[in-house]
Amino acid sequence: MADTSIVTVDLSPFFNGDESGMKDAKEVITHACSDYGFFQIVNHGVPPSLMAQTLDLFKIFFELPNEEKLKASPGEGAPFTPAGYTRQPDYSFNKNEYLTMYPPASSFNVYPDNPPELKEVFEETFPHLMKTGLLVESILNDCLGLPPNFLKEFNHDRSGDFLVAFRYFPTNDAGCSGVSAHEDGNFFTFVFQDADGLEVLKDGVWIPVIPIEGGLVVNLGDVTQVLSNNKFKSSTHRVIRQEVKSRYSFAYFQNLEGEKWVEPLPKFTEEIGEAAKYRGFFYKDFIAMKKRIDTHPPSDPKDIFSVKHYAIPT
Ligand SMILES: O=C(O)CCC(=O)C(=O)O
Ligand SMILES: [Fe+2]
Repeated sequence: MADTSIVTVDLSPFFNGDESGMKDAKEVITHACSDYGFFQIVNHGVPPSLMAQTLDLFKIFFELPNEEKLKASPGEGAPFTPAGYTRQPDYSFNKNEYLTMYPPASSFNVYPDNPPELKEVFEETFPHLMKTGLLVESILNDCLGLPPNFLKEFNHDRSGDFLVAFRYFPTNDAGCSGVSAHEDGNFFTFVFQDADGLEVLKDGVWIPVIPIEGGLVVNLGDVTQVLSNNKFKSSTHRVIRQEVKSRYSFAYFQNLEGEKWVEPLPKFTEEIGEAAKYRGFFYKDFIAMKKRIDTHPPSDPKDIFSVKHYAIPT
């Protein structure tokens, strides 16, 4: 049987200037992005001990009594998604709670008072994730054959990036959803996980994304898929809850500025004689539709808003 597991790529060549190592890594990443839209990275620049410490502090926070967690309820003013602590409403099919934090300087961040080290450790971790995000962005830029720094210039505003810490509640029904099948709407996402549960859909089969020591999962979002006119995939994925114990993870979302217009780039359409597979849209409008799930959850996961809304039938 073909090996369908998600590949792991060592990014150390990008730190030590090993040209042939960089070339090999880009080749593997190009295949992973075309086939799965998912890969894992190690030696990526974010210290593994810091990631583990950050996750441990989120665990401590989520285990606090509800009234304590609710003190970090969202305030006003954040773009895309409110900053602070939110628990999914009981009627949601997604059984999780989460804490959202924008870059450390953001005025609308709402930090829990407990555990007291959480803010400081988050402030140390976030810039590492952002830096590795810029590295992955530049690698994707090269893998797509775009002019140097194209994505960096296109997506120059880092103020809307955020980190979300998740707790998925335990279940006795192994099939129960933590996050139902969805695609991420952003540029790309890093996930730090220390337990099974994340799965990616490939040719109708759910493939587990197994946690690896010190690794980060990279999954491409809809913006990358649309810009590349489907050359790179934004794969459907989900989180299955664990029996008996909670699952914890955190994810860094590299987003796009809301006013940006997103449409397939000429390099993947007119320049190669291919029709655009999507109509263009403003990023903020797309995200607003996707976020309606939080305030107006559809009764059936099949009704979740997706980028297919903008697809041009062939
Ligand atoms: O928690 C995870 O492992 C993934 C979460 C996820 O897919 C998301 O928030 O978009
Ligand atoms: Fe996701």
